[in-house]
Amino acid sequence: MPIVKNVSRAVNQLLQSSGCGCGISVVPVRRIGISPRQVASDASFHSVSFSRSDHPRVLITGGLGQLGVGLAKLLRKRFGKNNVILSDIRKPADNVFYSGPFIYSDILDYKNLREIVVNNRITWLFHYSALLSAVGEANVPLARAVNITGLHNVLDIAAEHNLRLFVPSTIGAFGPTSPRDPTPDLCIQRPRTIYGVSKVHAELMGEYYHYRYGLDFRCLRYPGIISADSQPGGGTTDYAVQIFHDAIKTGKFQCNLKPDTRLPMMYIDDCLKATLEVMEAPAEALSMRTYNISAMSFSPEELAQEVQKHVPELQVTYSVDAVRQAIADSWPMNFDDSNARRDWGWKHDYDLPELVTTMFSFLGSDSRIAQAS
Ligand SMILES: NC(=O)C1=CN([C@@H]2O[C@H](COP(=O)(O)OP(=O)(O)OC[C@H]3O[C@@H](n4cnc5c(N)ncnc54)[C@H](O)[C@@H]3O)[C@@H](O)[C@H]2O)C=CC1
Ligand SMILES: CC(=O)[C@H](N)C(=O)O
Repeated sequence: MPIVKNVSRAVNQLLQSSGCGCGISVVPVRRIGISPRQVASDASFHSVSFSRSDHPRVLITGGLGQLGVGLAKLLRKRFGKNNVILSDIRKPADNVFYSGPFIYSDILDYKNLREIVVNNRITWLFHYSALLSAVGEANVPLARAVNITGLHNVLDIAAEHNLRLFVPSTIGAFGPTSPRDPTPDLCIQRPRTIYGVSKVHAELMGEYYHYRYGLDFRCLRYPGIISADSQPGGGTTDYAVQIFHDAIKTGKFQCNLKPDTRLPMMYIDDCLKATLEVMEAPAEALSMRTYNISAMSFSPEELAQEVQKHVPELQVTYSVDAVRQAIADSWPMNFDDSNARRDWGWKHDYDLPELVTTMFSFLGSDSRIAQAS
């Protein structure tokens, strides 16, 4: 737990950072010098050698999921292959292992994570490890551990080592009492999943560490992300990826959400572009530390219609999964991302037709389309 050495100074800083205008003198938060946690390091670790440059040295946790490999690819192009380390508790596929540095890291192992950060002189951390909404409901204790305890480890290490920290949040951080169409950045957040609760916790803890310890915390609330070359990890929006695979493989798709369930969605390239942009944005441009980002919003029937333009014989049936449907019914239908657009120039590239065309060109649907015509 953080050790507060000087309570009155801390209170002054908090009051000042909340803009109370009380006329209290300010001590720069970054100079407090409080380490949120102190743990002696005793394990040996062979560090990955980095090229010497001004580039950030990056660690991605949970990097073998749907988003991490693509993020590593983008960051390696920008900062150099050896400046970006992917980590996870899973075994990487050959192509991932040989594409750049990979390290085993369980975010629940605080000392190991800290050693990786220290030995590799990490300066930016992208914290992707998580259990998503549907798998989280199926294993609440594990979701609580990974999404909340793991986040605490990451926050403390990031604050202690002065890292720039990116933690993704989600449309799932809102709940049935939030305005759903559209959902603004700042509104009531009472999610009803452990995933959502843990993400609201992450947003609040990250912002608290920012104001209290000067942690350079940056957070985007992602919509459901759609990708061709990586599989989703057990979320409510997974249907919007599966439909493409099933359309090509079998020409039949059984959707686990009702046809009119509208949710915000985004193509992975837009998601990763936004992530890099917000990390590179000058701190002065950020009027907030947690932003909604948005690209499109559609329902299963609207997606199916667009997919059928490419695979006309696709048959879609509906077999509703009660857990996923209840989750989706509590989430935003449209996301208001005007603050991201104003503050750091966020702009998406992919709407629904471009998304569908791009997915099929990646997945090589030509044979199916040819068969159909
Ligand atoms: N994919 C999506 O549609 C969205 C994703 N996000 C967020 O983006 C981040 C990345 O998402 P995805 O790649 O889709 O997730 P994913 O579920 O595909 O991957 C998560 C990764 O975390 C790893 N992991 C689990 N326990 C771990 C532990 N103890 N230590 C280290 N790693 C562990 C898993 O092995 C997995 O590779 C997550 O934080 C997620 O909440 C937010 C909104 C939408
Ligand atoms: C929107 C998300 O956070 C994720 N894809 C999920 O459905 O759980």
